[in-house]
Amino acid sequence: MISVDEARALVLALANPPETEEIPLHQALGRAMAAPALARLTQPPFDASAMDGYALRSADLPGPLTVIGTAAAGVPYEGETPPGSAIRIFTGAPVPAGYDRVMIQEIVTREGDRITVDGAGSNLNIRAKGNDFSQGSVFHPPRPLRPADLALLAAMNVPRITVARRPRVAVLAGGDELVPPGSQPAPGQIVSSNDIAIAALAREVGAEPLVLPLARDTEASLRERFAQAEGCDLIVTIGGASVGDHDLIAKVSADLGMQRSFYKLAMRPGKPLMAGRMGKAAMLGLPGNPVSAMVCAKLFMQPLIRAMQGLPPGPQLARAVLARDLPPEGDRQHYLRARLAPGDGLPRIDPFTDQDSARLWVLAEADALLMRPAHDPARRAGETVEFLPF
Ligand SMILES: Nc1nc2c(c(=O)[nH]1)N[C@H]1C(S)=C(S)[C@@H](COP(=O)(O)OP(=O)(O)OC[C@H]3O[C@@H](n4cnc5c(N)ncnc54)[C@H](O)[C@@H]3O)O[C@H]1N2
Ligand code: MOO
Repeated sequence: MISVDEARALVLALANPPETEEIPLHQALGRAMAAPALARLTQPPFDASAMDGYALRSADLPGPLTVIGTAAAGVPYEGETPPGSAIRIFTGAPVPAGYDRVMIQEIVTREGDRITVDGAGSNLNIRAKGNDFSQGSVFHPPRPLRPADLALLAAMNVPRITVARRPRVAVLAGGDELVPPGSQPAPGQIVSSNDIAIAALAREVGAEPLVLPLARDTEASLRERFAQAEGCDLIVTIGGASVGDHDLIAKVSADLGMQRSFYKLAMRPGKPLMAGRMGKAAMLGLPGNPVSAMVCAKLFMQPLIRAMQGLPPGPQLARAVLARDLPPEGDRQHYLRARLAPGDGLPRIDPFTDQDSARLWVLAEADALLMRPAHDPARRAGETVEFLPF
């Protein structure tokens, strides 16, 4: 069996370079930029007042000065600025050439057109032209776009951007025991939960999931579902990955021409994961146990989807202090569902005592996956360990 790191490299190698599309800025939240954006103007485009008050010359202080005009945001003052003069100015207005500071109105006394300044203060209260960015400045963050990025792009006067097309991900869950949520399970049946979770994990990192109807445990049913996944960039099957008589994914995908990168890895949960290529699409075969499926999706599917958009794949391990003693690990890298709590410096991490890979309630209450390498020796409370946050 290969290691988690080897498997991860093989999965990431399945990512083709992203296809791109141009979209309006208001649709760009969470998208990955596929080309740099260049600022079309300088910001601020002029020396701008940062306060409501009076623009004047420092050399003329403390006055008295004569108020000879007004400037407001969007309405510049166009006149002369002789020595001994000032203008009334409001936040966002251009500061006329000749004046070098703005005094806030709270420290100015005005009688008619005459002002005197009662205090000094060191602030010039002027935002210099270009102090935010200049025309031609290049913006291309290596992460999904956030609201602040959209604000910056808008201020750069860039109304449309080039992004990676969302990867289309087919989610193929199956098993004779499964019925959709909301139906009445017959004896021996359970409600399918994996497909909704895996689709959500795909959407979380920018993919467009296509959840296929539940497959039956027959080759014909699986073939039909694979045909429905035609045109997707990634096919994610869930269940049927193990060694039982009804575990048909390996056989059917091989019959359909899957070029396998690997099958099974030294990881817990998630040992029966498989990965490869089916035609132009990448394929991941996740194990059916719900926790195993989600842990594999977090560790392999989400990085692959990010890589398909040209983004750094993640996830990044963080460090925490162990809250209790743990026994030595076996021969598989182990991801334990755990709770996080604030600590002195690093957070404290406390793994649940029950790590059964079918318990969704525990997974829903977990904040993190505590990662323990294969053959990790016994650990004591207080030691530093690594985890993946949810
Ligand atoms: N003899 C062995 N048996 C098993 C091994 C093994 O090495 N030798 N590995 C175990 C491990 S580890 C895992 S993980 C599971 C994976 O099995 P499959 O991928 O074949 O998954 P299924 O058998 O189809 O299902 C397992 C379990 O999960 C439930 N399930 C499946 N799909 C869904 C769904 N969409 N929503 C909710 N629950 C689902 C299914 O009912 C089963 O209970 O194999 C072990 N066995
Ligand atoms: O991989 Mo199984 O995922 O250990 O439950």
